[in-house]
Amino acid sequence: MRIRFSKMHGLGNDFMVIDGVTQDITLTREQVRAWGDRHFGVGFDQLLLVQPPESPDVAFRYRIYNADGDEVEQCGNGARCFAAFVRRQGLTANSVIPVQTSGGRLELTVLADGQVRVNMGVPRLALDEVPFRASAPGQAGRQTVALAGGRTVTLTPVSMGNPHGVLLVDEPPSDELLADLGPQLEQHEAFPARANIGFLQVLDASSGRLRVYERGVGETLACGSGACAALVAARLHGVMGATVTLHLNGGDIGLSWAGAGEPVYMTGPATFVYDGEINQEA
Ligand SMILES: N[C@@H](CCC[C@H](N)C(=O)O)C(=O)O
Repeated sequence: MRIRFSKMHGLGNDFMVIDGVTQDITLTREQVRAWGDRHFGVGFDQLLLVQPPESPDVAFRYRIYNADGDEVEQCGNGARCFAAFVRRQGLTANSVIPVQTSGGRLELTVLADGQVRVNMGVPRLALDEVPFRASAPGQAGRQTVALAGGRTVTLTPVSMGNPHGVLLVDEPPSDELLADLGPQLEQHEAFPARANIGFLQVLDASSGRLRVYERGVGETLACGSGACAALVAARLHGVMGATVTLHLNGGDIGLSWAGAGEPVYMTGPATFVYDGEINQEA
């Protein structure tokens, strides 16, 4: 069987997007890994599978798979691409699209300029909701994690539906820093479900530079949920205002968060690259 898909990206975070509304799709972990391979497959950070809704309060369900084949709860850049995809496919003409992910319900608004604004939901900070296992009592938003060789780092655990650990750094996050701390923290026992690890340099109250080492992928050019988690962490530390622009290696993303109990809003582009077809067995 041939499967139709689109290749898309949100600020360089790239996706294989499959219409599972008009096609009958069953995916295996091996299938996702094979298609995700950048040499032998299509190559992507995440695969997005669009499905019919399971409840009447949403228009679609969309599932997210990391390149390592694991299904995950949330993907901010993917949410924007999902919205652009369902409109391009003619699956909806609406510009406000409620959708269910395993991380919760999202609401997406396609703006006049084609950018997509996403209500990413209310961040969860309770450690058991991230989930994060503290080895020592920490202050709100600041947890110490012990690394090999007796080193420690301080980070902020945040759930945006998926788990994040955010480190505030003084210098532009370097390749060496990402290579050293990214893999260690992504797999650290403090994060029993593993985590996406963000490195945020605050430039001023309304801007910062962010790099994210993603769970199940490695560093990506942009991470939407990671950008939301970074704003939440920065605000908990009192170093950023409510509305910010974060500079990612793939481009800039706009974010706002009014504070505890409020949802985070993210605005950015969704870019179509090409349509393709692939054998189910490939
Ligand atoms: N790139 C994404 C996040 C994708 C999922 C993440 N790697 C996880 O495992 O939680 C985004 O834009 O949010």
